[in-house]
Amino acid sequence: MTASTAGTRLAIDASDLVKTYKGGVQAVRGVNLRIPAGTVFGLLGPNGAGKSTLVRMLTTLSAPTGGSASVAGFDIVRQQKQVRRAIGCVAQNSGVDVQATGRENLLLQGRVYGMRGVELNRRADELLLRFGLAEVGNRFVKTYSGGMKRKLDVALGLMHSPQVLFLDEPTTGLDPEARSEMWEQIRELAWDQGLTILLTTHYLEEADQLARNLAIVDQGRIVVEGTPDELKAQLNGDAVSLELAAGSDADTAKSIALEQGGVLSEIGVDGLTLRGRSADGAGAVPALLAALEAADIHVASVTVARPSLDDVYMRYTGRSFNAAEQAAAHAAKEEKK
Ligand SMILES: Nc1ncnc2c1ncn2[C@@H]1O[C@H](COP(=O)(O)OP(=O)(O)OP(=O)(O)O)[C@@H](O)[C@H]1O
Repeated sequence: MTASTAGTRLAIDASDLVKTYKGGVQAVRGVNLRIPAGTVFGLLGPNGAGKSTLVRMLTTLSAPTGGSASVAGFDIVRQQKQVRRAIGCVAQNSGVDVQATGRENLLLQGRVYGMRGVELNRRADELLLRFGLAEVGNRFVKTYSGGMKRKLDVALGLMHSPQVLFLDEPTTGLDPEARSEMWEQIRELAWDQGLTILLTTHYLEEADQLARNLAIVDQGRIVVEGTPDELKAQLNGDAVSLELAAGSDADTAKSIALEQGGVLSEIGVDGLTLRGRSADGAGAVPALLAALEAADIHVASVTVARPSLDDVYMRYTGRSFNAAEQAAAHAAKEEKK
């Protein structure tokens, strides 16, 4: 049984989780997480933010120094065995044996979890098929492409049919095609199979594409949590930009935009460009275009840019994601000196 709050089954339920390492590093400083079963949850943060430490606690590899959590309804301290049975973990560093075939890797993994006979073979075949590896299942893994190896990694994590899958940076190092294939697989696992996935990533786009909910972690704390759209909507909306046809009167265009009654906010003119923000840029444009056309003002081109998760990150942490990554890389270098 998984825990439940107000009718929602929670696959992960953490309260005030803390980890202070010996030597005093406060890697996780009071994290609360409520992750409904059957959803993909993205944990997003630069290197050193505390994501791995949080995941290590939830997967029973590291004991919390404060707070409590349950995974699939089991307490991560008192019921470690049950938690381990209920979860699958796909680490960044592949655990596959490249000198064995894909199928052999899966069979070995299944045996570790006590699977045998028909059930074991059926599950291995099912996963090879699901991940498009059926044809290469009997080939040595050393002949696989990066994308194929990564799929096998995920299949290994799923062999014993866990309820919750921890996926660490699933597409690092993959080319764009392999990355989008992997995204498709992850979506299907949650939607068709009801699997709960905790995805750790420092790719903003990955979290945006896959996660129903995501939390931005910075310096051991969750600084904001919500759906990607909610988080982006908290900014001032889409950026709308209209390039007026040569000879147009941009100031008149601005007055017309203002008369539209709040469809656009923060309206400004720069040469022949009329700019503004809108909660629903794509919805705002047609009415605005019609009003401009009616006043004989023609528009050469329109762009609507959605706020990105990078904008969200910036708002909540005061620095861009890239700047945070660079700062973390610098700090790690200094530590090594
Ligand atoms: N075993 C340890 N002992 C002491 N400090 C540690 C240990 N493991 C991690 N830390 C520190 O805890 C902080 C959080 O590290 P953590 O690995 O959890 O971050 P992260 O967000 O997962 O980063 P990455 O993406 O690089 O894994 C960092 O300052 C790190 O140096």
